[in-house]
Amino acid sequence: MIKLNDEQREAVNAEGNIVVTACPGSGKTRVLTARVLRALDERGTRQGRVIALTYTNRAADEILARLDEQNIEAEGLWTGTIHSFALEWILRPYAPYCAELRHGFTVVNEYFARNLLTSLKRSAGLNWFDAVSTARKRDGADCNDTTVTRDVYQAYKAELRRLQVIDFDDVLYLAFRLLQDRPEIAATVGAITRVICVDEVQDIQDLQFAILSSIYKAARNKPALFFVGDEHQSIYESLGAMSMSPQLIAEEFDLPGIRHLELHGNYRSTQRIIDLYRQFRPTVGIITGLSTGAAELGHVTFDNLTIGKDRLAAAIAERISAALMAGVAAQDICVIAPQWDHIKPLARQLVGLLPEVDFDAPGLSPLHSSYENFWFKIARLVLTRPSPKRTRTRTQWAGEAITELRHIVAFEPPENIRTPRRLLRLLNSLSSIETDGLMFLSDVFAQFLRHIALDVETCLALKQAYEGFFGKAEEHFANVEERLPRDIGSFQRLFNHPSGVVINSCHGVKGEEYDTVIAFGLLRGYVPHWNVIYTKPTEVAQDQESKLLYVICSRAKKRLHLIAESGRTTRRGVSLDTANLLRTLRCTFD
Ligand SMILES: Nc1ncnc2c1ncn2[C@@H]1O[C@H](COP(=O)(O)OP(=O)(O)OP(=O)(O)O)[C@@H](O)[C@H]1O
Repeated sequence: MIKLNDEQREAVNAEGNIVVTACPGSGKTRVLTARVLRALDERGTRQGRVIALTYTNRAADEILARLDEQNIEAEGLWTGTIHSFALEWILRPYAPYCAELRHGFTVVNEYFARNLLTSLKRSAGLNWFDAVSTARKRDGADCNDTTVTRDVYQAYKAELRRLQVIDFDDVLYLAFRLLQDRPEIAATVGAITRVICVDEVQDIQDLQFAILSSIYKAARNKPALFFVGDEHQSIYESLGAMSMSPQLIAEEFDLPGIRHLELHGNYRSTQRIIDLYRQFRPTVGIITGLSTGAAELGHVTFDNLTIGKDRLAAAIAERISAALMAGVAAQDICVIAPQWDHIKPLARQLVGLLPEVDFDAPGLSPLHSSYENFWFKIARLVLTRPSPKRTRTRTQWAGEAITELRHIVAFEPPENIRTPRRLLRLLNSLSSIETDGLMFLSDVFAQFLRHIALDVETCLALKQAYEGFFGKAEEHFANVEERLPRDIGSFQRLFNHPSGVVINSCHGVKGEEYDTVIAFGLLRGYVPHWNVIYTKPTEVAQDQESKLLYVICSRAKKRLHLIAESGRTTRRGVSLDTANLLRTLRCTFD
């Protein structure tokens, strides 16, 4: 059983369509997980799947882990990001109805797409901070408002078409179009859906809402809607998120209204940290710390232009070491970068400075950039050991791999892997004496193919995925200046949840919590990004800044280290200054 307070219990037990809004750490994700459990408990009374949509794959894994902890059978639950949902429930099964997908398709990985866009921007004479949106509107039009950004967008899409790949924005648009063009698809998906839960609803983009509402409207037996979110944490607005009020959500789903409930208090942070971040969003009002450690002082520091950018990694390493010395577990420490581009360089430096510490950063894993690749799905099953705690997670992963085989590769799984349980049994039995991680995987994949009597040479989609998987991993090792371990033990650690000190962007750790948070790059131009400062009205830029700082600081339970390093400059050599709101922050720092 998940422990709930009265407000939380009311939200979980409420009937009908519900929107729950509340401040950080008030238990929104806990309530969503409990609502999923309730729906799974009620599965006898109504057929259909429970869908729990999260913003990141990490958050989806977290829900599965929480169910594993509770020893709850996740049969009947599907959880993942809305992109994975659109892929798995709409694009893969119904690709033959879509001209762009009919002949097979591959989803491009995020790194490749970002790099491609950056190089096209450069060729068009744009700065790295100029925003080019790759998103599409409901009618298929792009979201750029100048000729030059639109040209870059078109060149980017043309290159994707040439490579016969689609990006995540195409995934949403094509899924939405399929639902529009073929209402029977929306009705079929709606008919097998019993409850739709959405975490972080404030960051849902317009097309994502459109997909969900199309399914809802087409369903004869309406699924129950359960949304949780916090408008003060809507940090994706500049990327197209809607931050919809309950009223607007009701309109989108054609409902006369939707019941709105609120939660109060914070179970995560010390009162000292809460009082610090509340200053960024004064309209939030008082937030009372409810955790047992709320009265502790913890540790709160702010290095305002006192650390030079060249000493930044060393200073962060010192703070990580201090937290580890104080007994904090590595996975309970998080370094937050202001933007995605800052993660990789810092992660590499930290790996060099603290060789005995494990790190968990997007750019560090040689495998994670292939998240949607079939072989990634097999690799994570091979690299995680069967244990009762992970059964549900691994069963869902196995199900995804089978779906992928069936729909993308158009290969009907043979008897020995027809169900997730059988696939797991087969993969659990495979091993290799290879000690190099990639050689190990290649050996195990070969055994797997033999067991299912499939020749990869005869199946183009599978072959491309295979080459992409190993090609990207090798490329990753070749690009990294510091030597990253490639032994099989290090590969296995990548999938052991939780593993090491997390390094990610503010967007990547949304919804998460850590004992210790070390946030750097808190400078005007990074928080918010230059493109917001230059292209949006001042009040919008200020609002973005306050939300980013609010989200960053509210991840911390006890220790919060804020760093505005000196020595960062614009391309023209102008020094970056501390983010505006940090300059007026009232707090006694250690
Ligand atoms: N009733 C409760 N009793 C004890 N702990 C709780 C309770 N409710 C929530 N918590 C704990 O408080 C922490 C924050 O909860 P949760 O992550 O669900 O908050 P949230 O509202 O989703 O936060 P955010 O908006 O930052 O994503 C978690 O560690 C959770 O387990």
